[in-house]
Amino acid sequence: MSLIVSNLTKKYGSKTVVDNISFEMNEPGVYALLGSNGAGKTTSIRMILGMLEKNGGEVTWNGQPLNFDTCNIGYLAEERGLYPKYSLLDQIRYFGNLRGVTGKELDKRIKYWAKRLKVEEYIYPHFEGVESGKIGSANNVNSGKKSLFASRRTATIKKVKPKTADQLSKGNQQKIQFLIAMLSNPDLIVLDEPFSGLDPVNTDILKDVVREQIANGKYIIMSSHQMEVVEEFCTDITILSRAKAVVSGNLNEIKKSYGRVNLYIKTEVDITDYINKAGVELVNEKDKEYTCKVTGDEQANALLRTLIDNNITVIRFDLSELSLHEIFVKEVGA
Ligand SMILES: Nc1ncnc2c1ncn2[C@@H]1O[C@H](COP(=O)(O)OP(=O)(O)OP(=O)(O)O)[C@@H](O)[C@H]1O
Repeated sequence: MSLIVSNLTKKYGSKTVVDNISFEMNEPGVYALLGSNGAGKTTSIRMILGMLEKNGGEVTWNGQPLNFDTCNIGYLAEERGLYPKYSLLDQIRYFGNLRGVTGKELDKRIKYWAKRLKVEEYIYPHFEGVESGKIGSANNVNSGKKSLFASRRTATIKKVKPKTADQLSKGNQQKIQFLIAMLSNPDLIVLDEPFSGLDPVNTDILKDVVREQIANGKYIIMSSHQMEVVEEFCTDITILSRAKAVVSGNLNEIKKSYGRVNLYIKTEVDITDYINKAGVELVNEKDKEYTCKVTGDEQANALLRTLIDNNITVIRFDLSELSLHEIFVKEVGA
């Protein structure tokens, strides 16, 4: 399977909001669309899915124009799109039907995803134990003695109705919309800001699902502002800045192109003088933990050699590439 996006362009009046964006995916994985607010991510996604008219460019899936007929797509929109006052289960079923999943199979998939995403309690009626007050000094009717269990609390079982969308938090609405996106078992999963508004526990749940979908051979396009999260599983990226792609390609290759310039050193003695003499930029020092910027491998190796020659025990010496966050700030900030 392959997805090819070529020369995607969108204008509103005289303003170009997406300017000639191209990328392709030839194997399963995550393609990340990154960029500052208003850079053009959502507009690009909508054009890719054929939901918004383009001013130029084309998008193909296995050589065919990409749309909901030519590809089994799961789409999580950035904005909330549930009907606020309707039963969640009814609308989940409705959206499932629209994607061609019906009957028992649909109910089975809803159950599976509700459990996986931990949203069962909002979708299905269920029973909850409600603790009530003390039994107090109730007498044991048969013996006339006070109950041995007089100090125990009682639990009443209460039936809880499922929720409507407007009774859910933003994060839980997001999870319901994600559930809907997954009902058709899509080949191409498009997630616009999937992690925004999710707490760390739910972020981990979603991350697990994304990893599993990659392992299942799915193609995922994802926009996000959370660089650390995206970095964990994306293979390729495009960074948009003011409608244009400022960085595009394989993340590892991109990182390599910036060189290994982040150096972290941990020692037992003060090595500030050695760092300064080596011409290395000291960014931060805390309890003999040094965060530095080097020009590359050579400068880092020279510093390490000097430390060893001077019998300094180096507990940690970690030379690494720029993080995605740093690349983003460097390119978009500029
Ligand atoms: N219907 C519209 N009419 C005019 N301009 C629009 C319209 N929709 C979007 N834009 C403009 O297009 C640009 C790109 O918007 P878009 O929503 O794609 O950005 P984004 O990268 O997704 O931003 P964010 O990260 O804030 O969600 C913005 O300048 C926005 O104001």
